Amino acid sequence: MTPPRSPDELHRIGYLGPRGTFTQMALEAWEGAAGREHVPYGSVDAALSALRSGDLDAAMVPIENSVEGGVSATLDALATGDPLVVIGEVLVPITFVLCAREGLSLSEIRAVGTHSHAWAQVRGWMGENLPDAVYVPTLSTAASAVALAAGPDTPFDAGVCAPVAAAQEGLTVLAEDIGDNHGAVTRFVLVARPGILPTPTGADKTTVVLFQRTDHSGGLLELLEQFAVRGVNLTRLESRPTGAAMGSYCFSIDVEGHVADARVGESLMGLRRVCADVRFLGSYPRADGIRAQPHQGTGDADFAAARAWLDGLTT
Ligand SMILES: O=C(O)C(=O)C[C@]1(C(=O)O)C=C[C@@H](O)C=C1
Repeated sequence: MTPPRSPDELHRIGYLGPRGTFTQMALEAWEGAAGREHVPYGSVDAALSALRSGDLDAAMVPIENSVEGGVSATLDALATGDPLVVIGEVLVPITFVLCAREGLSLSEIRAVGTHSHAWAQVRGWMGENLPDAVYVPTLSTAASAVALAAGPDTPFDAGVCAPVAAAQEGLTVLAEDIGDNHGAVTRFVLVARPGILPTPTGADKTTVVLFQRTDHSGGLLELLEQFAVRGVNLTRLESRPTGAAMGSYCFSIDVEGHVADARVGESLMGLRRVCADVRFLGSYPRADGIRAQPHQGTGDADFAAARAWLDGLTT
């Protein structure tokens, strides 16, 4: 199976569905969304498995929320299994409503269904307004709205979802804008099989997962200094259990810059020498368009000049 070599060849794109999820909004907001087939999947794992098996050309999945942090299902699925790469990112502002079938009032709500990341973002509101409500996890926010609309046999009588999901399912909105943090944003990534490397724009990010050789004092510092000495700024760092044994962790990291930028490429070479494994998860344009500001001595020209100087010493 030949993987697509350019974004133009991405025909079938999966997303965490059903329709009305924030992930669907992210896919629709992606600049290349038009004219392609958008296919909903019930979970992040299902979408990424379909991508790995060749049923999809790409998948949009959530990776990080400004309130609740990393989306473990995505981080773990990208850190293991057949390699995948991020080829784009999208930021979506998050606004939640509480919705229910017609005829129910707020005081009658006993159980609330939603995605775990959404629950974490409305916990304060729930504590104040529905302190006795039981939380029931669903695979996405929109899944709670779809279930409520499908009939009365749901283990919850209200859902937390995007306003558009409540409207699409014809549900009554009991409360609007219930997020505890009104500036909440979720970051989504468009993932593909290796073969596509977006061209550097000057405002890029690179994602890697680092696996240490041994657990020892200063181990994380050794990894981070590969970036630090070359002037590469980190934008996200998370440790995730590898699952191999208690206390065995890998590090999921985003940095500013593109693998084609000398300071980033040389950092990855340094890490390749000192790590047991470096999983490259792609270089891609950043959604906020913020350009990297390499400080003195860390631009491409500085690395090229240093290389030429070294070559001159040995010829
Ligand atoms: O359930 C959805 O609507 C999703 O797109 C998933 C998700 C997430 O994983 O964080 C996305 C945005 C919100 O922060 C809550 C849930």
